[in-house]
Amino acid sequence: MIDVRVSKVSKRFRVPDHGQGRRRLFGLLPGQEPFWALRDVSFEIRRGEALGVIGPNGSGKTTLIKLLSGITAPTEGEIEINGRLASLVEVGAGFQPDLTGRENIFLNGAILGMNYREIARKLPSIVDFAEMGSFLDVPVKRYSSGMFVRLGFSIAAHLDADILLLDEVLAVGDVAFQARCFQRIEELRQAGKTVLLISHDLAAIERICSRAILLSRGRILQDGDPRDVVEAYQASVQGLLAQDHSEAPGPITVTGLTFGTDGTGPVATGKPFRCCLSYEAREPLEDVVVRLSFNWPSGYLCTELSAGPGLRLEQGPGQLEFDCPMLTMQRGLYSTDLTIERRGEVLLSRPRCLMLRVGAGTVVRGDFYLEHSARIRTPPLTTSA
Ligand SMILES: Nc1ncnc2c1ncn2[C@@H]1O[C@H](COP(=O)(O)OP(=O)(O)OP(=O)(O)O)[C@@H](O)[C@H]1O
Repeated sequence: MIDVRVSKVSKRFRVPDHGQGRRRLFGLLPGQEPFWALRDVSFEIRRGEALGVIGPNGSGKTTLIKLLSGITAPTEGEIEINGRLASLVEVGAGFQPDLTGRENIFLNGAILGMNYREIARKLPSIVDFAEMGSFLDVPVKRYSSGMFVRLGFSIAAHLDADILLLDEVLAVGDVAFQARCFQRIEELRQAGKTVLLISHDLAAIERICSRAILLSRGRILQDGDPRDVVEAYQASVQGLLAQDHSEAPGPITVTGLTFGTDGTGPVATGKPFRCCLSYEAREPLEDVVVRLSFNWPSGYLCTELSAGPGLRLEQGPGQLEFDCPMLTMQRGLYSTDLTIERRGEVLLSRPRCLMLRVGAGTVVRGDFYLEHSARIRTPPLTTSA
C-alpha cells in the first residue's frame, strides 16, 4: 500500500530583489525573483517504510516536508497522502501558544480525528515520554525550544497517526532524548507505521531508515538503500574541512583528512588503521595538540586519537599520520571532530567534519573488540565413572 505519492512536484518561491532588478517598480518596491526550491520531484513511500531525506543546507528538505504536511502547496505537481498524518516540522509549529501543553495534546489529537477518551488514554504515555513534569499545565509559549520538541515528538509519536513526518527533531533534544526518539521510531516501524525523517545525522539515517533520498538543489539525486545514499552524499560533499570563508584565516589550514588501512581493503574492526591529516601552517607552531574524536551515532564520544602536547609544526605544508596497529571499534558509522590547539588556545575546530565507516572485520560482541588470546595450561580434568 502506498501511503505517500509525490508526482512531479515543484515549489517556487519569490524572493525579494533589493538590488537594481529590472522588476523594480518606479524604484519604490523591491522586485520578486522566482526561485525553485524543489524541481520535478517524484517518489512514493510504502506503508511501513522509514524514509530518510538527506542533502546539504538549502537543498529543499524542509520545503518537501512542509508540502507533505500541507503547510504550503506545490506550485506544480501533485501530492497524495493515504492515512492520518502527524508532523513535527518546526519548533512550536502545530501548537497554540496560549493553550497549555495538556490542551495542545487534546487539540492535536482532535485534529487527527481522535475522540476525547482515546486521547485521555494516551495522555500518560505522551507526558511520560516528554518528561513534562509540572509544565503540562503551563501555556506552551513559556516552553523552551527543547520542551517544544520533546512534547511535539511525543504527541506525534503516540497519537494514532499512520504517517510521521519529522524534521531534524533529533538535532534539538539532548543525547538521552535522542536515544529515546530512536527507540520510539523503531517501535513505530515495527508497528507498521510510515516514517519520513529529515536529518543531517547520517549515522541516524543509516540506523533508522529502510530507504533514503538525497536531495540537491531541489532535485532528487539518489533514492535507495540508506548506506549507498549516504555514501553518495559523502562523496558529493566537498570542502567540509576547508576553512569557513566567514572566518579570518587562522595560523593553520587543514587541506585533507583520509582514513585507511594497511592496503588490505576498507577500514574494518581488527585491521590496522591509519589516519592522515594534511595541513598548511602559516607560521612555525609550537606546543600544538591535534585531536581526532570519533563519536557514536548517539553523539557520545567513542574514542579519540591525539598527538601532542609538545608537537612542533614547521611553516608550510605537512602531514600528520596516526597509526593504530589494530582498530578495535565496532562496525558502524562514526562522525569525526577535528581540533587543533596551542597551549589551550583553539587554532582550528571542525566538528562533524568527516564520517568514519568501520566495516565488519573481526566479529565483535559488545561495543569494542579486545585483542586477546586464550590457551589451556593443563589437560582437562576427566571424571571417572
Ligand atoms: N518562504 C520562503 N521564501 C523564499 N525562499 C524560501 C522559503 N522557504 C525556503 N526557501 C528557500 O528554499 C531553499 C530550500 O530551503 P529548505 O529550507 O527547504 O532547505 P533545507 O534542505 O531544509 O535546508 P537546511 O538543511 O538548511 O534546513 C533555500 O534556498 C531557502 O532559502
